[in-house]
Amino acid sequence: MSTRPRVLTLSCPDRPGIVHAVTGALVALDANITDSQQFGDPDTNLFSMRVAFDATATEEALRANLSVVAQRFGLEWSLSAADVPMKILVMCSKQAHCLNDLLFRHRSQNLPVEIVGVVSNHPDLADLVGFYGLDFHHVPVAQGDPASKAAAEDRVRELVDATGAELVVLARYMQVLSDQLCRDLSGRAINIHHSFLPSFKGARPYHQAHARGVKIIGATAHYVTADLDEGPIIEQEIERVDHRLPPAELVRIGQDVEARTLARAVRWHAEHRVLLDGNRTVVFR
Ligand SMILES: Nc1nc2c(c(=O)[nH]1)N[C@@H](CN(C=O)c1ccc(C(=O)N[C@@H](CCC(=O)O)C(=O)O)cc1)CN2
Repeated sequence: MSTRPRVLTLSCPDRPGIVHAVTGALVALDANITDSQQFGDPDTNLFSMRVAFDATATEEALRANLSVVAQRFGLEWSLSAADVPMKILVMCSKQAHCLNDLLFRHRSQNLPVEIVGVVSNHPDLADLVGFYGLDFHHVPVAQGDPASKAAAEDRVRELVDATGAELVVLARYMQVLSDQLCRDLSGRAINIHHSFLPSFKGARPYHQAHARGVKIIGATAHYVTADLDEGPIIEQEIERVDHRLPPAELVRIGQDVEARTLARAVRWHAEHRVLLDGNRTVVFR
């Protein structure tokens, strides 16, 4: 029977013996642990762990062993095959830089994902997606029309179900998702905000940054929650700027920062390296 690479992630109230029990359950099935990281949060008393391992044992046998440990320690846990790319649905509006970066990395097999479709509230990026041979779905949202927004979000739910998307990536999608859609996609929707949060939330962050005269700009990838730009942060990146740069130059410099920050966050999520800890994340890089 061939060996398969797998990843186990778990969290539970912290106490002695968790690592011993988890690794024991794996080793009992001759699993070979290739990477193991854990963290006990002293503030929340939440213990988080990620174990990468190779095993010939079946998923069923692994789940049977791990279920015993899960029962004993009250684990929230997830077992994933590490050799299967994660299905992602990308959402965008008119700006192409983050979408194009993901499409190129996907085409180059430089991201452990399968892009199962691209959704946009504008038709502008259809040709770019067509160039990469992927499905483009134009889902317009009429400004100030709640019925149009509700219909658009129902279409997004249909596409998530139809494509089997495991993650939704907001690659400069410029519509605020409803509370219900945020709940439906909780922990599986990542947004790129074009500022170094918590600075400059909301619209036009580069103009806000210019007006404030900052010397550093950045980008933040976070999980999407109903509270705009408040979701758990996965990754952030920065770039130095100075007084000579007008807002348009900050926008240009920021595009590269946004693209690489989002791609890194998507990679870490797809490799099951990001665990939630309240409104924060634990990232096992
Ligand atoms: N529920 C959430 N939805 C979205 C989030 C989020 O954090 N929670 N992030 C945004 C992205 N974003 C900033 O990163 C952002 C996008 C859009 C707006 C906004 O005010 N949009 C206007 C319409 C603008 C337009 O049509 O061009 C609006 O929706 O009325 C603010 C922040 C993605 N969604």
